Parts: sequence; C-alpha cells; structure tokens
Amino acid sequence: MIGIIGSGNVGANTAFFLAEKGVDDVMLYDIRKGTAKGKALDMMEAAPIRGYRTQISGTDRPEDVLGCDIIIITAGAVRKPGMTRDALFWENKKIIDVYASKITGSDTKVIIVTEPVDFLTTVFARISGLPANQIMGIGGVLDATRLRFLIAEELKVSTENVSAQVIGRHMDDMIILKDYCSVSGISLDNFLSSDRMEEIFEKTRQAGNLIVDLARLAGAYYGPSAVVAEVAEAICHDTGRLLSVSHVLSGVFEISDVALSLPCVINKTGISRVIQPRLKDSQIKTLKKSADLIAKTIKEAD
Ligand SMILES: NC(=O)c1ccc[n+]([C@@H]2O[C@H](COP(=O)([O-])OP(=O)(O)OC[C@H]3O[C@@H](n4cnc5c(N)ncnc54)[C@H](O)[C@@H]3O)[C@@H](O)[C@H]2O)c1
Repeated sequence: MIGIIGSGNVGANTAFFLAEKGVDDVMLYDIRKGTAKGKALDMMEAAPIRGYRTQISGTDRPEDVLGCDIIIITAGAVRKPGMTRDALFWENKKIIDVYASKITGSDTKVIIVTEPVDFLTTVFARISGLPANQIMGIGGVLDATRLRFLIAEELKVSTENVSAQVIGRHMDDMIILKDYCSVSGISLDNFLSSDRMEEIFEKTRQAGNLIVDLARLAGAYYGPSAVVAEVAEAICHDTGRLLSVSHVLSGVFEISDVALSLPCVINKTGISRVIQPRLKDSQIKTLKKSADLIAKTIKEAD
C-alpha cells in the first residue's frame, strides 16, 4: 500500500498516475477533512472507463497512512509567482517535523515532494532516524525529465530517445551534466551548438518558475506527479531504475549529512546504489556551495 500525505494537486495526480500504471493500492490523506475521501471516490468512479484495478481510498486519519510501505509527502504550501522554493522552508518544515516524528515502520520508504525538497529531505532524515537510502526527494529526476522534453522538442525526436542527468539542488543552481545527456546514446554536441545547448539548459533551470508565473494560482503538478509515480514504481516493482533523487549524502564529494540529488539505482530497498558521476572542479564547487547553504539554514532551525 502506498500512502500519500497531502491530497492537493501533486498528491491526487500521483494517486491517479499510480492507478493508471497499476503500481499498488493507494491511500490518500489530507488535513482538510473529506478532501482525500472525496478525491479517492472520484478517481474510483473513473475506473470503469480507465480500466484500472488499483484501489484508491481516502482517510481523515493520518495514522492510516503512516504505516504504509511507501509514504509520499506532498503536504504543504506552494510558492507564488516571484517566490523562490527556499522561501517555503520555515512554513513547510513544521509539517515535515510532525510526520517525520510519527513514522512507525523501520522499512518504510519515504518520497519527499514538499518544497524546498533538499532541505526537507535532510530534515526528514534527521528526525525520523530512518536509514538515508529509504528517504528520497524529488529533485534532479524532475529537472532531467523537463530537460528531456526540451531537448526532444528542439530536435523533433521522441522524448523516449533522450536521456539526461541533472544533479545537485532542485533550484536554479542545479547541475546539468551535459556529457551525460544524449539522444539514443549520441552525445548532444552532435546535434546542438554550445550556445543553443546553454539556452536549453537555462530554460530547464527556469522551467518550474515559468509554470508558476503562467499558472499563477498553482505550481507545476503533472510533471512532478509523473516523476513521483515513477520513483514509487521503481521501489514497489523492484525495477532498479537509475533516477537522480535527493538523499542524504555520506561523504560523496566530501559532502555529508545534507540531501542533494545524485543518480541512484532504485529498487525495493529504496536507494540500492549511488552513482558518482565524473564532475569538473567547478561542478564540485557548486555542489559543495549548495550543501553549505542547506546545512547553514538547517543549523539556524536547530
Ligand atoms: N519537489 C518537487 O519537484 C515539487 C514539484 C511540485 C510541487 N512541489 C511541492 O509539493 C507541495 C504540494 O504541492 P501541490 O501543488 O500539491 O499543492 P496543493 O496546495 O495543491 O496541495 C497541498 C495539500 O497539502 C494539504 N496540507 C497542508 N498541510 C497539511 C498537513 N499538515 N497535513 C496533510 N495535508 C496538508 C493541503 O490541504 C493541500 O490539499 C508544495 O510544497 C509544492 O511546492 C514540489
């Protein structure tokens, strides 16, 4: 059973994508009474046409989801146009503190979506005491998915043929690994000039901001929900997918106790292996700067 805390745009759409993929039964919870039950019922009534057999239920009792095998946390405030993700830290930390202290199962896998995701993945790991490989934040994998779309759109090729890797913080200082981006294994510089590549990379860095600016009353949620469902499927079906998720690092690039995205092999144990990409000195510097910033903010919260 997959539990989802927060049944707003990302939570509800994740439940829907999980049902459509047939990953596992889902239970939704939201602090607003009736929201989770109402949305679950609505999705179940779509099943005769959409053809899924997954059970989606809703509850008003957080303890019902806290014992699930996989818990996805999407509860919290969304930024408004002009706001950075970091600005949500103090408000959303209060929510993460509560759920992290109530996790009961020692094998639970947790997927953090609530922003700022790298900060809150770090906070969740500290408070819950769960092993770092069981807590995954949605960061680089979403940035890479957006980049894959933008490259495919530019080159008029299928998105399936495009692979991309993005690591670091889920913010404008994300690190796009150009040498690890390809179209069916053919490196990007066979298709694009350096200048055009840089324009596409900048569009990727700004992709979340653009959606908030355009939609105004909501953040991005279809892309994020699709990515969350992919990570949950990798755990549930033990697929061994290689996805860049945020997790607490222990010594990689001399960074410890702070969560950032790096490519990880994900299976039923959570993160089974972290892949350390070859980085330039400037990229390692950016990674360390991001880590220092997160560590400093979290220290202020102690
Ligand atoms: N990591 C990412 O890439 C990524 C992408 C998109 C959104 N997000 C973040 O995910 C979060 C949710 O986004 P959304 O678009 O679904 O927002 P939303 O406003 O549509 O939904 C949030 C839901 O959380 C519920 N909620 C608030 N406090 C709660 C609590 N204490 N317990 C349980 N439920 C609670 C609200 O009632 C609401 O239904 C935001 O913080 C957003 O910034 C992250």
